[in-house]
Amino acid sequence: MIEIENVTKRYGDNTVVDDVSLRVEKGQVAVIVGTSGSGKTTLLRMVNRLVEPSEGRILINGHDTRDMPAYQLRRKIGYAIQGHGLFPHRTVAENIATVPHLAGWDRARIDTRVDELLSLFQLEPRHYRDRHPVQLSGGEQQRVGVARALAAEPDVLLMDEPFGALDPIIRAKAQDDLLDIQRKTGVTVLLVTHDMDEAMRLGDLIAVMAEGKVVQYADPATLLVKPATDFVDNLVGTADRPFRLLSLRKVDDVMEPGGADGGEPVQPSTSLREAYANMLWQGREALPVVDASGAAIGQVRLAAISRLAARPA
Ligand SMILES: Nc1ncnc2c1ncn2[C@@H]1O[C@H](COP(=O)(O)OP(=O)(O)OP(=O)(O)O)[C@@H](O)[C@H]1O
Repeated sequence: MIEIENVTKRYGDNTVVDDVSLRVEKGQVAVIVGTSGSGKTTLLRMVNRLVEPSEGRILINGHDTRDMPAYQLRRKIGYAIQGHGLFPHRTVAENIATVPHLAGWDRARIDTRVDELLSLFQLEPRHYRDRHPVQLSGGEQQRVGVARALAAEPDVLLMDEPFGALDPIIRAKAQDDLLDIQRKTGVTVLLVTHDMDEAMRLGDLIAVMAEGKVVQYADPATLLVKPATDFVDNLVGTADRPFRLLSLRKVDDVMEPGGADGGEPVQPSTSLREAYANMLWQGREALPVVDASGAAIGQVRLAAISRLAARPA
C-alpha cells in the first residue's frame, strides 16, 4: 500500500507538486495522467526518494519512507522507466539480478529467480539469459526492464511511461502482460502515462494532474461520466467518451439468451468496444456469443450495447 500525504515539491519559488494526497491499496494499479510538466514524474520519483519531498510524507505498507536510507528503500521498490534503462554491457541475467545481487542473495537463489522471471515474461531462459540488451527487440528489452524491476519481489512497482517507446501492437501486449503479472504477484503499481487509453485500460484508479495538483482521483468510469473539472472532461476526450465507456465493459455484462442470426461470434470476455466495432463492420444488429470451446451460449445485441455507451441519467 502507498499513502502519499500532503506532499509538496518546490524548486526555488516554483511549486511543481502541490499538496498532493493519494492512497493506493495493496494490489491496486493507480495511474497518473496529465499534461506535460504537470508534475507526474516528480510525484512518482518522490515515492522511491529519487526526489525528496519539500513537505508531506509518504508511507509504504504503513512505514514512513524516511525511516530508512534511500538506497535501502529503493531496493524494496521496483522502478521501470521508458527506454528500459538496461545496462548495455551486462547480460539479460545480470541485468535482472541487479537488485538481488545488491541485496546479497546467494547465487542459486538469484539464478532461480532470473529463470522464473524470464519464463513469466515468456522469454525462454536458455535463449535469453546470456544475451546482451542490444541483441533484443524493443519489446523484449521492455519485458526485461520490468522483470528487473520485479526481481527482488517488491511490494510496490513504480513505472514511468514504461510502454512509451513501443509500437501500438506490442504496447497492447505489454499492457496485457503487466495486468497478468500484477494479478499473479499482487504487486501494487503506480504508473505514469500520457496516454488516456492506457490509463483506462490499466488503472483501477486514475489521478489526473494539472499544474502540480491532483484535480481528480477516481476509477475510469467515474472520470468519464462525472469529470470533476472541464480540464478532466477535455482530457478524457468528449468524442471518445462512449467508446471508452464500452471498453471498460465486457460482452458478459449484456449477454442475453438466444442465438443471433449468423455473424462472427464473440466471447464473454470480449470488450463491448470490440463487439460494437465487429457489429458495425459486419452490418449486424446482434452477434452470437460462444465459450472457449466454441459452443454457442447466447447473443449480444447492438441495442443493449448502445444503452451502456450513453451517459447515465
Ligand atoms: N530538478 C529540477 N529542478 C527544477 N525544476 C524541475 C526539476 N525537475 C522537474 N522540474 C520542473 O517540474 C515540473 C514538473 O516536471 P515533471 O517531470 O514532474 O512533469 P511531468 O508531468 O512528468 O512532465 P512530462 O509529462 O513532460 O514528463 C516541470 O516544470 C519541470 O521543469
